[in-house]
Amino acid sequence: MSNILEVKNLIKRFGGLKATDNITFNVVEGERFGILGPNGAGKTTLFNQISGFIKPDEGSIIFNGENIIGLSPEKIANKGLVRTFQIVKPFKELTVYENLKVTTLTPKMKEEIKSEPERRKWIEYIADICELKEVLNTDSEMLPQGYLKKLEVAKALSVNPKVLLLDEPFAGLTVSEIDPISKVIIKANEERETTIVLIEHRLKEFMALVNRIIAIDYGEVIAEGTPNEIVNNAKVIESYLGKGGGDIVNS
Ligand SMILES: Nc1ncnc2c1ncn2[C@@H]1O[C@H](COP(=O)(O)OP(=O)(O)OP(=O)(O)O)[C@@H](O)[C@H]1O
Repeated sequence: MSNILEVKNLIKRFGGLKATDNITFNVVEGERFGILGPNGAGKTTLFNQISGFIKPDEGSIIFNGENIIGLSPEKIANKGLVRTFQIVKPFKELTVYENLKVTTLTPKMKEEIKSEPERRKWIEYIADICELKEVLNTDSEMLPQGYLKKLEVAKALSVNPKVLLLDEPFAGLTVSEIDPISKVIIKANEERETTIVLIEHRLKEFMALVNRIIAIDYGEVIAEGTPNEIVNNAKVIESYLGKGGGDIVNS
């Protein structure tokens, strides 16, 4: 499998602070890749650069063989690299179906979906993957948080991305709500072959979900490896314990 995303020497400065400091990593097509780090490590700043919301000061980001630095978030999404946000933002007054319809009206999906019956079939298929079929006609403002998170993933998946950047999909969820969203992410990865890049603070669930991880601290990559290698890495343990993050293995 080839690299679908190549991030090289990425630097973003805020005044005197380097929020990302020479970050380099590759994501292989089809994997579930995790980005780990304590609060303020630079994870969101990294996502914001990859998805085009902020421009790096230095470095390169190659997506699917093309340098995407300087492109708008919309252009990047239309190329197949889509992100979700920690705070979910559905169109509250619209049903789940209508929310998914809105996202399928982007230029990319206008090319991929040629008719209304095709659109309905596609939305129902995405709702099926995301376990939202029984609430397709429910107003999204009526949905509990766990369903809203699934809707956020469904909206992103409905534009048929190659890579999905998920920013803390478990944030604000109870333990019983995490398992269903985890399953949806695995299904999206396995059934749609969508490459997943995930930031998450709920470590136990995060470790179970991803195949490979980079750990960052103070904007720098401090370790790279499998979940097992990462939880046993001295630098990672120190970065968590040093910030009162507690036991990385059991948290
Ligand atoms: N727009 C900004 N202006 C100035 N400083 C910023 C800005 N955005 C982020 N920072 C700083 O950059 C550093 C990295 O922040 P970032 O939000 O990327 O960390 P994070 O790892 O996502 O943290 P968290 O896990 O708490 O979301 C922090 O010190 C933060 O205060």
